[in-house]
Amino acid sequence: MDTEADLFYRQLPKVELHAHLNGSVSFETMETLIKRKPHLNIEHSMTAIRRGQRRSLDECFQVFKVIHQLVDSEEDILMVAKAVIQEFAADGVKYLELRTHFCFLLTFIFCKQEEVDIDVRFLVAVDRRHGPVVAMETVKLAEDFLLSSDGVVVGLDLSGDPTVGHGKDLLSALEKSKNCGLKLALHLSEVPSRRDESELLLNLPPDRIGHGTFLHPEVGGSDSLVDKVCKQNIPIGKSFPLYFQNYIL
Ligand SMILES: CC(C)=CCNc1ncnc2c1ncn2[C@@H]1O[C@H](COP(=O)(O)O)[C@@H](O)[C@H]1O
Repeated sequence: MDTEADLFYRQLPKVELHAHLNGSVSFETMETLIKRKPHLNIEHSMTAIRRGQRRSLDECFQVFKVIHQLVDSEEDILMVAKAVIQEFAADGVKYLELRTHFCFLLTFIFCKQEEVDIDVRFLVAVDRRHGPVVAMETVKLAEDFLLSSDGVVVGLDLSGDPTVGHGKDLLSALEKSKNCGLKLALHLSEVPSRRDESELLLNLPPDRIGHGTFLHPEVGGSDSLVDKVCKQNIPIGKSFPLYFQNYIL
C-alpha cells in the first residue's frame, strides 16, 4: 500500500538524467519478455538486483547480458521503450534522458509518446567493450541524429564494463563527438584502478560524469581528479554523496 509520502513523491515533478534503457526495465515488462522467450530458460532472479542485494560489478554486467538476450528484436525494443517511458511518466518524471546503445535507438526516435506527459531525449551510448572503430562509427551516427532528430538526440554516453579497454583509445571519437555539439556524459572512475584514464577523460572535459565513485583520494583517486571536477563544475550522476555534495545531479 502506498503511504502519503509515496504519493507525494510520485506527484512531485522530476527530471531523470541518468537512465539506461535496458537498466530501467520493470518487473512487469521483464515478465512479458521472459514469457515471450521460454526457450531461453531465463528466470526473474537472473534479470534484476533486488533492493539490499549485493552483487559484484561483474555480476551486474552479467545481468545486462541476460537482458540483452531478452531484448533483441525491434518488437521487444519498442515494447520496452514504450513501457519504460510510460513508467517514468507515471512516476512523475517530466523530463527524461534515456541512454542506450545505438542499435536500439533508431526505432525510438519514431516512437513519440504523444499520450504521456513527458519530454524524452536520447543519448547514444558507446559501449567501451566494442573498441575505437565502433565508437567512431557510433559518433558519426549520433552526429547525424543530432542534426536530423529535431533535438531528440542530445548527446553521447560512454558506458559499459569499466574494467574493459582504455579510454585513451576512445579519445578521438569522444573529441569528435564534443566538436560536433553532442553533450558528453562519461562513466568514469567506476573502479579504483582507472586514475590515468579519468585524468584523460576529465581533460575533454565531459558535460556530466556517471558515478565517479573512485575520484576522491580517500578511495583511490587523487586531489588532481577532484580539482578537475570542481574547477570545471562538472555535475556527477549517482556518485559518492560525501565528497561531491554540490555536484550531484
Ligand atoms: C549496476 C551497475 C554496475 C551500474 C552502473 N554503472 C554502469 N556503468 C557502466 N555502464 C553501465 C552502467 N549501468 C548500465 N550501463 C550500460 O548500459 C547498458 C544497458 O543499457 P542499453 O542496453 O544500452 O539500453 C549496459 O549493457 C551497460 O553497458
